[in-house]
Amino acid sequence: MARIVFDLDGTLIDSVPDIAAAANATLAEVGVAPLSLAEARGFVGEGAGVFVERMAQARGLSEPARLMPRFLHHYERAVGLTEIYPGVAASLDALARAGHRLGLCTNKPARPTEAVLAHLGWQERFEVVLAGDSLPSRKPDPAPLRAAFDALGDGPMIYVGDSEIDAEAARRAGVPFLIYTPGYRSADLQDLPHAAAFDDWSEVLAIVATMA
Ligand SMILES: O=C(O)COP(=O)(O)O
Ligand SMILES: [Mg+2]
Repeated sequence: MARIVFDLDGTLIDSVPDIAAAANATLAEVGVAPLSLAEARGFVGEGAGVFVERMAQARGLSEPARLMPRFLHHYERAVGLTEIYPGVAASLDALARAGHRLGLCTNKPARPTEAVLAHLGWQERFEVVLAGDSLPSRKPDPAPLRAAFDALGDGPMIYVGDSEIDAEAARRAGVPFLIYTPGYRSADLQDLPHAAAFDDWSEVLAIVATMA
């Protein structure tokens, strides 16, 4: 049986509408025009600090750090627009039933991560949850990924993610990478090292069986 660690945003859930709403509530407070969904999507991937820096730069705002507390305030309440990608819930159930051990490693900060997991009823879904601020470093540093796998015991490792950050973290951790292609990637698929790619969650159980 394998140890399978999942990325969150753009892999299991389409959370950009909530992240954009949190960003736009923050921008409204300083009287600045909102982000489009496409802009917000392009800023996700390296955690909340980088998101806010990119947002501030796009709107000509100095001192992005000043915006962080307000962004986090909105972000940890922003769950209502998030949708689980089709087939994810059934796939996670099937993987767990097959005896695989499931973990989560996201660059999303811990409080919004906990909020969205609670909203989705996924508090017990993963044996380990490491968020973007759980450890001193975040993806693409391999440390959080390694820590997530360590918490799952022994067995073959598979990391499932959607972006260049995930591909790089998996490469640096030496873990086979399975990429969900409809996620928030901005690089071309062929430029990202991956063991396998999929666009339909109902395929994952069978792909894992070929890898583990
Ligand atoms: O919140 C982010 O920037 C990215 O989150 P993810 O690592 O779950 O894709
Ligand atoms: Mg992601």
